[in-house]
Amino acid sequence: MDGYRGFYSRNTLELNPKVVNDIHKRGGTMLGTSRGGHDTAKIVDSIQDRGINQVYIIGGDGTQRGAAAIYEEIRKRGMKVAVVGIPKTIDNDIAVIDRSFGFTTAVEEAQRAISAAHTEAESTENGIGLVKLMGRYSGYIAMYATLASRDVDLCLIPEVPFYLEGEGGINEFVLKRLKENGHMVIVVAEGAGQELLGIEKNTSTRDASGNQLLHDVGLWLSAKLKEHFCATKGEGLNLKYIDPTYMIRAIPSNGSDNVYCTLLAQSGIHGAMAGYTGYTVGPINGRHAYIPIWRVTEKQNQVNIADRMWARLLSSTHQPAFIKPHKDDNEPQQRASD
Ligand SMILES: Nc1ncnc2c1ncn2[C@@H]1O[C@H](COP(=O)(O)OP(=O)(O)O)[C@@H](O)[C@H]1O
Ligand SMILES: O=P(O)(O)OC[C@H]1O[C@](O)(COP(=O)(O)O)[C@@H](O)[C@@H]1O
Repeated sequence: MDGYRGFYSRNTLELNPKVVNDIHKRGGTMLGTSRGGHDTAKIVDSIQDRGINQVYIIGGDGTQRGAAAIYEEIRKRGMKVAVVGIPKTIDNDIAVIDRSFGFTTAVEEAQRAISAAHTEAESTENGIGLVKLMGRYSGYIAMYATLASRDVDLCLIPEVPFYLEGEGGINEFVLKRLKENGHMVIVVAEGAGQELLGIEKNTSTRDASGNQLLHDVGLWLSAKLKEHFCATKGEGLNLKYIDPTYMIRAIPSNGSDNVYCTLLAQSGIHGAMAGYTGYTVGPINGRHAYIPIWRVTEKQNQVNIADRMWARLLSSTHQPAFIKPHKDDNEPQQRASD
């Protein structure tokens, strides 16, 4: 129970069909969760002491890295224990697999927040609905929720650096969109633009798992837009900021994720019973596969902005690409012979 520290604090819960009968109808986790607390030696000691021979580890990319460390230690000690990773995170940032469990549920629920933002925005003059969605390093939820809703005018994700001022910046775009439509909807992933908020990679404070602690980009952006609008137009913006992040993560999974979860569970167990170990289960191009854990931890899944999905998003929102014009772009090109 309660993540990795549960192994050695011996916080256990017996699971049987009666106990798990309707857990798919509940949000959150009946097993509890925690950040940090990974002590490989203590975890493997506990597995050894208790004679456990199959370990199923459920979580995101950090959890999978922890599973890889446990697998290595078990291998070193020559123990006959199967270690299996189950990919669960709403962020969809686990590499190699098609998607992680929880992602489609999050995208679906995010629609409700975006719809609310749209309703609020179109009800007032110069109305902006700003929605923050989860995604520390990956903007998948923001990108898919934007594409699904089609109410969004601007989507900001960690993979795309952006800027506020000047040609092609956010301020210019917002003023233009408000002039054209009278209202707009902005979606921002929590990890977007952190460098503008003073978060420096590798120097900022971290949580117990080693993840960077982020500043609230939604609050920051709200303040910046209001400031700019007031300075330029001399009037206020009707900006409504919605932060549904924990409400989205806490809801029960949708039907598609429920079926997916069953497949992950069955596939995970079949592999262990067949004698495999050190793998994460998940679909690759629709086929359920056993993937060496190290393959899913060697990099993180991020939105590829050269891919067609991001191009689709740009054509749906018409937002700027945030490519700053070069200072000397207007100067005549020097000829090769000069
Ligand atoms: N490189 C690593 N080695 C061992 N354990 C790790 C590693 N990275 C993360 N963990 C552990 O995995 C757990 C979950 O990681 P975290 O980043 O909080 O969440 P997520 O699994 O959603 O990415 C934490 O207990 C953390 O200490
Ligand atoms: O505030 P907490 O509990 O640390 O969670 C916030 C983090 O959870 C995440 O959504 C990841 O959650 P999951 O991996 O559980 O889906 C990150 O995007 C976000 O930064």
